[in-house]
Amino acid sequence: MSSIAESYKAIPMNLNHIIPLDFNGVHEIPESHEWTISTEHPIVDPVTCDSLPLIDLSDPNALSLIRKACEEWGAFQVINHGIPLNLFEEVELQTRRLFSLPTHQKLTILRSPDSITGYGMPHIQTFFPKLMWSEGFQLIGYPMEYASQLWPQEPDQQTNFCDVMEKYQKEMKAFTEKLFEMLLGSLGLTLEDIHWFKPTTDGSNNHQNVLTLNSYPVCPDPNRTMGLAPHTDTSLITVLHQSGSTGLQVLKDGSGWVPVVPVSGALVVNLGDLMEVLTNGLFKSIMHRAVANMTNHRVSVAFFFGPPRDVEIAPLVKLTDEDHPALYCPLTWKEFLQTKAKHFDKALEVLRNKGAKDNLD
Ligand SMILES: O=C(O)CCC(=O)C(=O)O
Ligand SMILES: [Fe+2]
Repeated sequence: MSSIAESYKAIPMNLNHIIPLDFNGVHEIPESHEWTISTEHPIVDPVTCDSLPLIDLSDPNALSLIRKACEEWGAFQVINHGIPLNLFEEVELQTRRLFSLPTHQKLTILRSPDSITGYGMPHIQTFFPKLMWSEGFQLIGYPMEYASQLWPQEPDQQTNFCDVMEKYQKEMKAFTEKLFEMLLGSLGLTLEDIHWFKPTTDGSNNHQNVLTLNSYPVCPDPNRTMGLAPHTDTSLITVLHQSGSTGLQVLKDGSGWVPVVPVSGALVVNLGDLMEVLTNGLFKSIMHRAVANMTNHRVSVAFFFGPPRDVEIAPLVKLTDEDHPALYCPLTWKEFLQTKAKHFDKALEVLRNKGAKDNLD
């Protein structure tokens, strides 16, 4: 078992926070799913106000555009990423196939309370009193154990599902490695500065990845529900394919929630907490959320790229000096998940204030 999967053993969830609502034929919002949405930050119009930067990776200025986006937003969209567009169609089709199965079928692959993979509500549900208007499926590697439960009578569908998910993870792995190199390059660094990084040309799996398929069923009143509550990702980098419907919103300092308007074929890149640690706070991990809508069943596919097991992430030496001391103590992804389980959105703050990892409690 990979260490990222093991981490969840230490943080078991309550079943009430795992089993999603049977959304079929729900015409009224149940009280359990009725949110009072905070008005602390307004939703801004991405046409007239700020919109998330869209970066063409073939642009000669790509590196400086990336640096600016990472410092100012902690996220951006990319085009010309080199991933065949038909793969997005395939992964979306397979995602919709999974979520359109009858509820009792999906429940056969329900995530167990101490597991990271399987079907259920988002892991962050445990931090919120009201339930979210979404369901998800997380996987690592070739998901045959799940596919054979979902489509017991359809061996071809089992293989199609697994092959597409495997191919997608492979493409994403190569892409996130390239992106990671570009993010470092934008700071004048190279992969040589990352002692743990080994490219996966030999097929070895030295860094850890998780794939999440998200589903936001059509909602009778999206203004009173929350698809995926505000959070930052714990990863180094998250790459998101969102289907044609809007729903993702990112929080921009001083502005508010900025809807990320889908651009056909573009991928959304958002930086996670460990990237903020690695860059000693130069790059921000971005707060984001997702909302459902009244007409379309929205799906999204998120690939989380993180460090290898047992590797401690610490601010890069070349980014620290007397005037810029290391702000965070070194810790592994697994240790960070435990801190996040205790402190959720204050986890980075706790890391900044404590100095040494022995003091994380
Ligand atoms: O569905 C989306 O747009 C966001 C998904 C997300 O933030 C996540 O899976 O962590
Ligand atoms: Fe996220």
